[in-house]
Amino acid sequence: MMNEKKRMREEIAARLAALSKEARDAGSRRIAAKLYETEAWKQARTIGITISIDQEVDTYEIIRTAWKEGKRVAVPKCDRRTRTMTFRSIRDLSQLEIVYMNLREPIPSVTEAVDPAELDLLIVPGVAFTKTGGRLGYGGGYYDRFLAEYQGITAALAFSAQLMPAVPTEPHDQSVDLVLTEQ
Ligand SMILES: Nc1nc2c(c(=O)[nH]1)N(C=O)[C@@H](CNc1ccc(C(=O)N[C@@H](CCC(=O)O)C(=O)O)cc1)CN2
Ligand SMILES: Nc1ncnc2c1ncn2[C@@H]1O[C@H](COP(=O)(O)OP(=O)(O)OP(=O)(O)O)[C@@H](O)[C@H]1O
Repeated sequence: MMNEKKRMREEIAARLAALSKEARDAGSRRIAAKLYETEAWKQARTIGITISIDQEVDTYEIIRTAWKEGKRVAVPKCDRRTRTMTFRSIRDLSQLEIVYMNLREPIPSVTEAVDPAELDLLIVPGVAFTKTGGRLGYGGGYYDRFLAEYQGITAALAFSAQLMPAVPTEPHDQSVDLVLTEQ
């Protein structure tokens, strides 16, 4: 199972590496536009979202749009010891710091924790997805743990290159409600 997951992560990484910066930027814009049309986005007062890196769908523009629309934006802070996450609200990007692996996280001393129950919409990152919400993550288990308790709406933003007919799943794997792609 771990090898199956590893192989799929490598395959998707290669597919994403083959996309041009232009294709990624255009794809990200279309995905964001689709997100804004969802009822979940329109209704959400507080959203949980990651700070995108590398080959991920861009979330910076989505975060700026959320702020413009008066939404509260909460981003994850990981605890590597317990492999759990806490969401903390940010008002601007200066409240972020790079902690490890190029990942930006909220600076605890200048941000406040947000109760998971207050997240109306959670944007979930991942490597591969199925159209119906099956999800393969990066292997940290952070979102599988978080989603096991989380009750709100979840959506994933993915390039169509990240869609697979099926993803390897174990009992702890959590799916998402909605997968939005550029297509
Ligand atoms: N942009 C973005 N932010 C995100 C995520 C994401 O997928 N994308 N995450 C999605 O979950 C969380 C961070 N995920 C992480 C996953 C693994 C490790 C990690 O430390 N893994 C190994 C080393 C990695 C390796 O095997 O090479 C370790 O524990 O040392 C850390 C964070 C929260 N923030
Ligand atoms: N709810 C949970 N409770 C305890 N351990 C868990 C839970 N969810 C996942 N794990 C553990 O986390 C590790 C990573 O799981 P997996 O490879 O499925 O992560 P992933 O779905 O790729 O990661 P993520 O959810 O962070 O994106 C595994 O060792 C798994 O057993």
